[in-house]
Amino acid sequence: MAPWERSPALARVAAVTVIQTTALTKRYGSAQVPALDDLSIEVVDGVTGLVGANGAGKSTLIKILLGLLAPTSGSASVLGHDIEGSGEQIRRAVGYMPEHDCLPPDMRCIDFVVHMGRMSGLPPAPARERAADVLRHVGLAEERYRLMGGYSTGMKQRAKLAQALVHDPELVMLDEPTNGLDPAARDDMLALVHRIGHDFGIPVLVTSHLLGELERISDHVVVLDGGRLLRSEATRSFLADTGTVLVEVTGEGDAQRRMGEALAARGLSCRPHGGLIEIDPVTPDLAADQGGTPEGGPAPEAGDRDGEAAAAAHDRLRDLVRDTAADLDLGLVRVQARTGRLEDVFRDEVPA
Ligand SMILES: Nc1ncnc2c1ncn2[C@@H]1O[C@H](COP(=O)(O)OP(=O)(O)OP(=O)(O)O)[C@@H](O)[C@H]1O
Repeated sequence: MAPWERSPALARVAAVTVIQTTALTKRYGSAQVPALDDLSIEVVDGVTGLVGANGAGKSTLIKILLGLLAPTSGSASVLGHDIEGSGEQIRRAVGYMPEHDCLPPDMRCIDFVVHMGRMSGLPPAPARERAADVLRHVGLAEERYRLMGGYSTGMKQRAKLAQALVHDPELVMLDEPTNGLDPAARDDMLALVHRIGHDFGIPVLVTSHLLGELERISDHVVVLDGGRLLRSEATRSFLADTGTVLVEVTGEGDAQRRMGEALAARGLSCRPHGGLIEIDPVTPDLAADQGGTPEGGPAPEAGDRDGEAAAAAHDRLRDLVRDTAADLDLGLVRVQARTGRLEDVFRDEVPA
């Protein structure tokens, strides 16, 4: 059984459900490999990152959810509406930012956003008011009267975001909003997405093939691989402290290998991790060598004992690392706790 097949078929979080899919499958034409394969997910309010490599099925999922594409099998609902037969209702309630450039180059941005507001059912005056508001929110107030053909990629992405927000949607779906942006513009866009989900309180489904950027702004993450669900859970559980420690040393010869061998000889379990050494938490035997309650101190409460034991084990590990480096005459560049990252999901779970 492939590792991802052990993942729960349906991830559940106690919150307001905005999207639900059950065994959703999409085959384009007579393709043998489905673009979406038996996908069952639940998306709740807040910011949800939909991540996966190019071709993982992210855009296909969004188009099916918007009723723009029919699934081969399975079902889904968006804001309580079944995708079958409710496409129009869904599109009216959802703001959609497509991945590709869809902006008419010879149109002024303000006119385009007003037009999109009108298309979503807003009367003329409220459409103009809302367009001015959202363009200010996305940082295009100054440039709103310019033709979009002359816009930079960052400005085009903002204009696409503005048209997704103009009709005050109940949910927004943003397909690769950071595509083509330089690091500064990418940070600005991510901050905007975070604001939409948290300050404006609009649930967001945002896709990216860059795993690292979504861990900064998402409350939940759904990871797709080849159209299948790899993981679906709260972002903080991806980022939890792994309990392991990363160490970097410097010195003569093959410093990393010598350090690793010496740590292993002291009973520690460790392995190379890039240019660093990853060390597992110390065993209870090694930690106990450190000693018990400080003299004269009060006996700890039962609840505190676990925390104290963990702190003592951590201190013991750091002491062992420091002593080992000193014995080998190596410089200790860093000793740091290692936290899990979204990248590890792929490294650990997708077979090579
Ligand atoms: N119209 C189509 N006809 C045939 N195959 C398609 C079509 N659209 C997408 N596919 C295929 O379906 C799979 C999923 O594509 P999809 O665009 O949904 O992935 P994605 O995760 O959004 O990737 P990207 O970020 O590159 O757009 C890919 O193998 C793609 O080649």
